[in-house]
Amino acid sequence: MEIANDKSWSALIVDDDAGVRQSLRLCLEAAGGRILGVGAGAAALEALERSAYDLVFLDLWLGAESGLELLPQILRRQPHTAVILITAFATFESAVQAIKAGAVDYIPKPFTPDQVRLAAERVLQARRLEARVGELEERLGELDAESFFDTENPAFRAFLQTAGRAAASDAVVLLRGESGTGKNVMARWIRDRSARHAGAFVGVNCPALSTELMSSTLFGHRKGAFTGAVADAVGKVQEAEGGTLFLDEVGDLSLDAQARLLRFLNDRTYERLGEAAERRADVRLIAATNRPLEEEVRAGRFREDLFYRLNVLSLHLPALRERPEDLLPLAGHYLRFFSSRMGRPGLRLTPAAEDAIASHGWPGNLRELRNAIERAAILSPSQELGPADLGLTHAKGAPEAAVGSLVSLEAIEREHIARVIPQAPTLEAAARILGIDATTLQRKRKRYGLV
Ligand SMILES: Nc1ncnc2c1ncn2[C@@H]1O[C@H](COP(=O)(O)OP(=O)(O)OP(=O)(O)O)[C@@H](O)[C@H]1O
Repeated sequence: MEIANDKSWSALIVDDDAGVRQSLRLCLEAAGGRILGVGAGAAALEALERSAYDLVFLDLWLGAESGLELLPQILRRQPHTAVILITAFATFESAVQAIKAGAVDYIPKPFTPDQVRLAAERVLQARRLEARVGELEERLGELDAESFFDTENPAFRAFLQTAGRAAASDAVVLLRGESGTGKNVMARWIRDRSARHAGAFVGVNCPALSTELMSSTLFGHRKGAFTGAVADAVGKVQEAEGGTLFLDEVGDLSLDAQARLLRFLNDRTYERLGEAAERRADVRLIAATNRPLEEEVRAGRFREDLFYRLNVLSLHLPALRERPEDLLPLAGHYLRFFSSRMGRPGLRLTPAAEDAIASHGWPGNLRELRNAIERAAILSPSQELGPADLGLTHAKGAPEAAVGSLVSLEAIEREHIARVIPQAPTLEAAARILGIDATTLQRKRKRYGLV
């Protein structure tokens, strides 16, 4: 059992029967807990004053005392402890009363070791999940802390103003802009400023879905709708009910998914694959693309009617090279962010690094700048980050990265990938030549700003 290896939890046993205390202690110690047993209410409260317990096993009848009366006093001292009642008179009423009074569970007397361990494990498992959720929330907060919207650039300022107005409406928004300009970040920004800010935000990365599974991923399916549909499945549209659905790289949707999306945008109805029943969903759509959708329409890969439906509120994120006045403030922001995250206060850019940042073209946009600063903050042994730490020594007019020259392996990899791609007929073929799979190539292209 999992808790058998977890030495980091503790339980207090409150029972007037020494035999019961002993057998509970044996079960719980075998499961890895640190255990204290007491025989009366006063001793229990004293123990709780002294140290914190994850669990309290509390007898419902402690001789003349009532466990139910003791329960609120326990919770007042340690609101986060989980109380499990032990009762010889396990009636439905006493169980209801116990749960109402704040116990999380109860076990009957006589109990088996498994009943005790299972009750403890349930609580500890829930605790671990709570802790994990807390951690994730903290990381989400960090993501917010990473974002930076201060700008001195007129184009980006105008963009933010329009995005703010778009956020307040419930209309479909199409975010356009080169890879790495922040379309994902802006989709959340819009959601956070919309009436749906407390609702779900469901993101779908369209290129990551296989063509066959695209419609079912978005709209769900019934068991047996196709080979491999072994159970009913809810689609992303339903997951986003009451909230926002974000379709990243909407140009990659299959034609079937495009037809279904168009109908959904027109009347908010859809069907799951393999099901006749019409469903309705209350979902706001934000879509993004870094490709010229007009060309996809001309090539017959993207429906014209869907394009017009999506293009009503189309917002174009400027490339980083079009925001020269924001380069150094952004670099400073990332530097502060990563210095604090890595516990390296006082990291600075040298004047040469600032010049290199200002003169580099940043084809990978914010992603490239962010990654350059993160890498430098991790790797530089010095507090002063120079152009080489940022990988910018060979940026402008300098000799290209060549095998054997004094550059990082990454610089060589970037250069190699950049040269192989135009020579291969397709990206898949380029991936084969490079000996990596297509998804890895996609990731590396993004990372190196080669998209
Ligand atoms: N406003 C911002 N402030 C700070 N960092 C940002 C901001 N916007 C984006 N970034 C950073 O830039 C990187 C790319 O952002 P994002 O994924 O939103 O770009 P994108 O345009 O959606 O890219 P792609 O088209 O490749 O999916 C991320 O690491 C993100 O943290």
